[in-house]
Amino acid sequence: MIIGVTGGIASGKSTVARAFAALGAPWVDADDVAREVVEPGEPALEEIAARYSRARVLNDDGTLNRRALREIVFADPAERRWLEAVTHPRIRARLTEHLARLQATGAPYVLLVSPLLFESGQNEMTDRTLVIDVPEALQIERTAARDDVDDAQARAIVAAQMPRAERLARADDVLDNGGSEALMQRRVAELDLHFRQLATQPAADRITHPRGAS
Ligand SMILES: CC(C)(COP(=O)(O)OP(=O)(O)OC[C@H]1O[C@@H](n2cnc3c(N)ncnc32)[C@H](O)[C@@H]1O)[C@@H](O)C(=O)NCCC(=O)NCCS
Ligand SMILES: Nc1ncnc2c1ncn2[C@@H]1O[C@H](COP(=O)(O)OP(=O)(O)OP(=O)(O)O)[C@@H](O)[C@H]1O
Repeated sequence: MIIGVTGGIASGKSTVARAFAALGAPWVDADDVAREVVEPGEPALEEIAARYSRARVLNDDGTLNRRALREIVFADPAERRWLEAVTHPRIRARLTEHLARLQATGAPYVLLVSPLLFESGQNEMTDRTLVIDVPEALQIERTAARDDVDDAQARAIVAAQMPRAERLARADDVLDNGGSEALMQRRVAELDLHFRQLATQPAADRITHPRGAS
């Protein structure tokens, strides 16, 4: 059983995934895979360098200047869509490979953690979805505290993602991460039992949103 875990920037997906991993659930993070597809030598990096010029978006050692590209794509939705068209098909193909490897471990369920699970259609690869929910103000506060981004850029990133209400409407399960980490861990333990129980049932009974449905 594949559980898609999503939520906006700094909602706590990685923190929640680590809590599931401590209980035995393996996971793959789409943000990590997004980094793999733009490593030096990858065709996506060549396409990015050709569009914006090497001097503008590559570091001296040939790696992607992530900050420069972030500033370009969150200032202009057309550029963001271009970058997504270049990267998302490649991210998806690699996620499929990673998930197959995780499932081969025999774990009762595995996690696909992705900020753009619904936006990019990656939910089609999952059996159920879990949304990590926090108020927008807290997302912006946690983004600014963690990353080297200012308040305006944090807001631009939130605006480029699915609105909170829409994401919640599409969730099979929700984890409210507006409280302490201890509360989050308690909720993860409950969900772990729920997923383990669902994994013992016939596939048709445990899938709320069948693969392929939007
Ligand atoms: C623009 C890039 C270079 C910025 O890199 P940076 O190191 O600053 O951020 P990082 O990759 O760690 O992403 C941080 C967060 O930004 C948000 N984010 C990233 N890409 C997008 C996007 N296309 N749309 C909306 N939000 C996004 C996510 O919440 C993500 O967790 C990078 O995010 C990127 O290559 N994005 C395109 C690929 C993509 O869509 N990745 C998301 C996972 S599928
Ligand atoms: N319940 C919580 N209480 C306090 N801080 C938290 C809680 N959950 C997460 N955080 C903190 O919020 C920040 C964002 O969490 P995390 O990195 O897990 O989010 P994310 O959704 O994976 O982010 P992104 O997708 O943007 O990389 C981190 O600094 C983390 O330590």
